[in-house]
Amino acid sequence: MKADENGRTGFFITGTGTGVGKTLVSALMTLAFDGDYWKPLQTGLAEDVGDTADVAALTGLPPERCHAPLYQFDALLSPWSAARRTGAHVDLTRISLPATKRPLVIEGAGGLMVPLNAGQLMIDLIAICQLPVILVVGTGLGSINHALLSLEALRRRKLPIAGIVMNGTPHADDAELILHFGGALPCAAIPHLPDLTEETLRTQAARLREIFSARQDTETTRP
Ligand SMILES: Nc1ncnc2c1ncn2[C@@H]1O[C@H](COP(=O)(O)OP(=O)(O)OP(=O)(O)O)[C@@H](O)[C@H]1O
Ligand SMILES: C[C@H](N)[C@H](N)CCCCCC(=O)O
Ligand SMILES: [Mg+2]
Repeated sequence: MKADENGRTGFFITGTGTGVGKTLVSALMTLAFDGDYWKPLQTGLAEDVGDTADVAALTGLPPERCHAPLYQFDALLSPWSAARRTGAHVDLTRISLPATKRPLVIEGAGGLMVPLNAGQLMIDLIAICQLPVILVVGTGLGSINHALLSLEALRRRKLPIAGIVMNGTPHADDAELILHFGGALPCAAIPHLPDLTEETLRTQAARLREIFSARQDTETTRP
């Protein structure tokens, strides 16, 4: 895996929206690359234990490898909406990636254009983190448009794209069409997994490792 100038490796897991499987894919990528996990911004804790606890449960990793969020909010809303209800401000100058020698798998919240404060979006956090991006595409009618818009936004900012994960029951020839217009990126498909057993997770993690370690250098521009 290619390291940045600080020797850091890993991935930023984003998606075509909320609920598309970023947490599942993050858990699989953490297992695949024997990494650490970090969700810097967590909202919705009034309704749910949060993604860090979910990843810890899915991977069986100890708490020191599932780093605590920098900001956590109860409201099931975008970080900006949730923060301002409590009088808090998400300050991206405070972002410093957890220290680890392992690959770091960072999970966003929602999709790329989710507001974090009055002037910044999730994609600005991705630019700060400087890790290659995996776009999780929730399968189903409508996903082509969301995927292509997301890839265009990443490329416009010259952010490195490691590839795509089509997550869920395949829908028509969507993956082919996304790669046709979105560029020849590494692409994995995770089927709907009715039982998230350890064996199933290990099998899927091994497939992701194969696909996303194949190409070390990621692309930054539209083909
Ligand atoms: N391939 C799959 N097979 C079975 N269940 C899945 C699959 N992918 C996701 N799920 C389930 O769908 C739900 C939403 O997925 P997940 O929490 O990973 O989405 P997310 O993109 O991380 O959402 P958020 O924006 O809240 O972080 C979870 O209950 C998860 O276990
Ligand atoms: C809490 C929730 N599960 C997500 N992490 C936050 C999703 C914010 C989405 C905002 C939007 O795009 O409308
Ligand atoms: Mg999640």
